[in-house]
Amino acid sequence: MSRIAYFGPRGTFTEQAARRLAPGEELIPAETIPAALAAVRSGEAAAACVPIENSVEGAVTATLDSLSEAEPLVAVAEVLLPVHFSVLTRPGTTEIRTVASHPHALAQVRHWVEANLPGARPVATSSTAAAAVAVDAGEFDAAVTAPVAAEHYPLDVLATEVADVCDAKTRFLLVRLPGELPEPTGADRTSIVAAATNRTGALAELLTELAVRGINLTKLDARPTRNNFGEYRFFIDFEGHVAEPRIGDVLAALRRRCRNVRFLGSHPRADDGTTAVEQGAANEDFTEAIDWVESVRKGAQA
Ligand SMILES: O=C(O)C(=O)C[C@]1(C(=O)O)C=C[C@@H](O)C=C1
Repeated sequence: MSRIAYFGPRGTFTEQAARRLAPGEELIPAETIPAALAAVRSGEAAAACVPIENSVEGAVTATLDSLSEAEPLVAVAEVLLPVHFSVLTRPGTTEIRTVASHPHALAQVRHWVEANLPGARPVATSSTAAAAVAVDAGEFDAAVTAPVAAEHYPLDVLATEVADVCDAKTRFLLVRLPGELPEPTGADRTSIVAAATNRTGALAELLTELAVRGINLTKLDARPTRNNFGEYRFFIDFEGHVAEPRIGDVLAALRRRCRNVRFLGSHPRADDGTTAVEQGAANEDFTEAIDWVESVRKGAQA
C-alpha cells in the first residue's frame, strides 16, 4: 500500500478526490497544499492529491506556486468533483456571527450567506474541514464544508446543497516525482509552466507555437515570479500527451523560445472531452512530414 498525502484535514473535498484517484491506498492528511507536495518531495509520500482549478473561483494559486518551485513534480491523473457545500454549527448554536471556510468555498457561497445568514462575518481558514475543526473548538459559529465533513466532526447540519452556482466543479491532481508517465489515451492533458521574459510579444510567441500546430489550450494562468515586479510565470494546459509527435514538437518549440520551462505532466483528462485536431495537425501529419524531410536529406524526392 502506498502513502498518499492530501490537502486535509479529514473531510475536505481533496480527501474525496484522493479516494477516487488512489483507491485503497493509505491517505495522510497535510495541513496545507505546499505541505502535501513537500511530503512527496521528501519521499514521505508516494504521491499527493491537491486541488488545481475551480469552475467558479478559478486557479488554486497555492498549488500553482508550489508546483513551480522546489523539486519538479508531475501530475499523473486528475478527477473532477461536483462542489456543493453543507453548513455546520456546534449543537445548541442560536446566533451565527462568523462563517468560516477556505476562501474558494466562501467565494462560492457568498450570495447564500448574504441571504440566509445576514450580518455573519466570513472568516478564511486553511481548508473547509479546518473550518469544521475551528467551529468544534468554539472559534467560529458556522463552517462551510464538504458534505462528508458532517461524518467526521460532532457538528449539526444547518443546511445542505449550498452553492451560488449549482453545477460548480473542482479539478484535483495526483502528483508524483518525475518517473514513468501514464500511457496516452487520445484524450489527455499536458501542463507546463514557463517564465517568459518581460518583453513585447513574449506570451503571444508561446501561445502561437500551440496555435500554429492546431493544439487546443485548456487553461492559462499567470502568477508573479516574486522576483521583479511585472514578471510572470505562465501556467499553460493544452490537449494532448507528450508521447504524441505534435505535442513533442510544440514542447521542443516552447523550450527553444523559453529556457525556463517546466513540464508538469501529461495524463488522461477527466472531462471526457475529445481532442480537437485541425487539418494538417494530426500526429500522422507530423510523422509524415518528418519522414519526408528525412527522405529529402537522403537525396530522395518523395
Ligand atoms: O478545503 C477543501 O475542502 C478543499 O479541498 C479545497 C477546495 C479548493 O481549494 O478549491 C476544494 C474544493 C472547493 O472548491 C473548496 C475548497
